[in-house]
Amino acid sequence: MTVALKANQFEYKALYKPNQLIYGLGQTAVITGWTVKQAIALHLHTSEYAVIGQLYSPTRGINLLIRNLLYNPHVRFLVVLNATKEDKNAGAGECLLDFFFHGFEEGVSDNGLPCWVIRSNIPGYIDIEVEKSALEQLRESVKFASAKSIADAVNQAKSYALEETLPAWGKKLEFPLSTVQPSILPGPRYGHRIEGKTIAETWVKIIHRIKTTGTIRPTGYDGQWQELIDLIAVVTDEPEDFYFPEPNYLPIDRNFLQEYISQILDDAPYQEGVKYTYGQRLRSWFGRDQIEQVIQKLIGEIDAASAVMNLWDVKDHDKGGSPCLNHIWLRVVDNELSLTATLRSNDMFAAWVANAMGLRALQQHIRDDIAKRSEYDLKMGPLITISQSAHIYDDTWSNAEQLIQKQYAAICRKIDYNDECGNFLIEVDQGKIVVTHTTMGSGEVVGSYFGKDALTLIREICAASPSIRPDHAGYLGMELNKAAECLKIGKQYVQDRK
Ligand SMILES: O=c1ccn([C@H]2C[C@H](O)[C@@H](COP(=O)(O)O)O2)c(=O)[nH]1
Repeated sequence: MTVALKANQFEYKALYKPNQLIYGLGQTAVITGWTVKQAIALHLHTSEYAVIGQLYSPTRGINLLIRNLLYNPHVRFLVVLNATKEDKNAGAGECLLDFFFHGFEEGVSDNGLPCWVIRSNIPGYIDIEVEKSALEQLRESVKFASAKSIADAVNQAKSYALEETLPAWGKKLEFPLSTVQPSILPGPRYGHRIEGKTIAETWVKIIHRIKTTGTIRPTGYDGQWQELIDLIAVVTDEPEDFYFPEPNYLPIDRNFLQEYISQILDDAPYQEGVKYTYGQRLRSWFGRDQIEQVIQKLIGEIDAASAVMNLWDVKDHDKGGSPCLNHIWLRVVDNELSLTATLRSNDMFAAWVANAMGLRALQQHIRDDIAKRSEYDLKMGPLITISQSAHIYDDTWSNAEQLIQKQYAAICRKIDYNDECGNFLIEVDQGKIVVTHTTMGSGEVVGSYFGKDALTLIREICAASPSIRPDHAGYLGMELNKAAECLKIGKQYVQDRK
């Protein structure tokens, strides 16, 4: 049966994210969540939709979507597609529907700023600058439906298109949007190492480093991000049941984590419109179960440096939406199993914590399986992530600032003074400063330095042990200076004594 198409000629103009949308001429906005928007456009005529776009995050996406809808009052229908595990985990579609079902109230956002909070179990915010009456009017004027599959969404959009053409519900509305330009400290651009005991601690340090020294660049998505290139994060002691601070300042909670771990560990069948899941790439995409392969590889050859899992498919260049996590490598050293993951592109504010915890669960799974199936009872070594583009999107800059203000100083106060580079014992002997370099644990002597000039000595020490911690180098500089002064005036020098 052919259906006569109505000659609707509405033009949708996006104020935000204009290059991320597919435009039509109708009156229905289709929100596809994590399903690729092209998968819907393929089945619709342009007169059957006003716009098709993806919505990933309730806290970041809904605000801009609603602002765009207020600017396009000819949109009278909304179809929200909630088809995938990722949609369920992110909750953006559910939260958007709750805005239309249950409305919103005045409250505060994650970073304590006044805003409209959507009445939903999923946190979702709209800027306070957007007028309440405009939001109420939008809720009253737009008919909405939720869909569970691509076919469902397509049918719903088609059925809305058959309804009578409606006039725009009002005038185009636009409200001011405030943005903060961060000030940036100088620092290296390429290659950064950050270490922490837990994922939470490491995350705060990462956010601080990018936020203070990252370069501001345009993103591929109509906005800006602050970026460092090649950031290595080393997490040494994440506990098996994961550390969640209380109150929890991480962008995920335990419930989300359970669902997310399955995205990494479990296979998933191919679904139209879904780009990939990591579990699928690891378990079946290349016709091999790569997790199983590395377990067997290490059981057979515990010293192997080839326990590699690959997630990048050369065909990924042909279409967009390639996986961010590309390479995973496992290594056993001194009976401990480390996992190193390389991510070509990493949203360090919103995604890294989930990525890191998911990878830690994978590392634990591999350790446990090796223990079950062989005589190797390995310890959990560090989790290492290499984030090639390590970035923070502009729409989370203020959350990042808040996090730094609330957590960074507290984390810095908790540092211990054990520097993996070892200890330096300073004495004055026979008219010279003598520095003895020992290892951290057993105190074995590994080097010594002599001289009279503090600056020359600290430079020598830093040149010989370039990964010495900056606070340690600063401390040694002060002590060496004290020793040099004592030498000059003939006073006894004792390290650490005033
Ligand atoms: O596991 C993931 C999946 C996605 N992203 C982020 C990285 C980018 O900000 C964005 C993906 O954009 P493309 O690089 O694919 O365009 O999502 C992650 O950080 N981790």
